[in-house]
Amino acid sequence: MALISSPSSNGHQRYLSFSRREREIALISPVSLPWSCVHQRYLSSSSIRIRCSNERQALFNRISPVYDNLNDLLSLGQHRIWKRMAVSWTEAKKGENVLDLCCGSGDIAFLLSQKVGVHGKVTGYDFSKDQLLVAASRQHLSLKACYNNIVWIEGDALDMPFPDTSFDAITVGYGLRNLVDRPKAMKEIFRVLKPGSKVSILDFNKSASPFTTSIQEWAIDNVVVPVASNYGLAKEYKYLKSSIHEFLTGRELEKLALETGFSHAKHYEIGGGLMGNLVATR
Ligand SMILES: C/C(=C\Cc1cc(O)c2ccccc2c1O)CCC[C@H](C)CCC[C@H](C)CCCC(C)C
Ligand SMILES: C[S@@+](CC[C@H](N)C(=O)[O-])C[C@H]1O[C@@H](n2cnc3c(N)ncnc32)[C@H](O)[C@@H]1O
Repeated sequence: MALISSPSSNGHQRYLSFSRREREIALISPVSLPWSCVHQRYLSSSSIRIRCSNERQALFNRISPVYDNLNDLLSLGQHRIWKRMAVSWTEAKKGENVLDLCCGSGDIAFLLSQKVGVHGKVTGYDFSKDQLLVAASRQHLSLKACYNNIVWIEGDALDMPFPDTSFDAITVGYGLRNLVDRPKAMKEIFRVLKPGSKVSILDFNKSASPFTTSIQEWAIDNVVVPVASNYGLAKEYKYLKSSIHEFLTGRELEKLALETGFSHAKHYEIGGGLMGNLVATR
């Protein structure tokens, strides 16, 4: 198993892929990618909110040591059910070639690995090296033979190093909301997805219900952030609330998918409306 940086320059994208049999963590010397940095600083009542991919990259590097444990604790393990639902909606099959975009520590990539089996291939793709190192070490420590079908590649979701129509299915778990240019991300997803195949995009739900929104915000303010502050990560988890506020509703996500060129798009509210999953077919 290998961790690979994807040097990319416009028009001449290439990436290296190691043999899937390798189990050691191989870190190719990274080429600094030209991260787009949409730098808008503005003061809110409680914090400075910064929208910049470089700073989001740093945020996910910082939280990587505790990310998995806090997800389990703060969702009482429910996030694992939501991720299984997201993978199920891809309709990925044995032997297929699938992408977990914004894979982080690999939760969904590992689920996809079991779905496509030893003859399939899973690409876990993320721009956080520290998240990918957690994913690769989890793979290394696991005894599941199918996990040999996963390769981890470092790169920007807005400029992926994969040829057109590469993948039979794509998952994006809690990634789209964190991307600074969502239309561009959807165009990239459309480009690398095979015709007739599905992308399954799991994230927090920007609910139309004031009641659901108040529950979501209360939980973040009064449980999530205080727990995160014990790890010195209050600012990082405070970002959750503003990012959900600035996200798209289910209807808006369906509209974005159809405008991108997807033939069908449907957003499902799950977790009592706290979470949502968009399923779009190319
Ligand atoms: C897996 C989950 C969130 C992943 C995640 C996504 C982000 O964009 C982040 C940004 C910054 C820091 C952390 C994250 C991040 O962890 C969802 C579950 C974990 C949540 C942290 C907890 C959410 C609590 C719900 C609002 C209420 C749950 C009620 C009930 C226990 C199900
Ligand atoms: C909340 S984590 C989700 C991780 C995993 N999918 C899960 O469900 O737990 C969001 C991930 O998106 C990645 N990410 C954010 N912006 C990105 C970008 N422009 N390109 C690649 N990865 C990005 C972050 O590094 C982080 O690992």
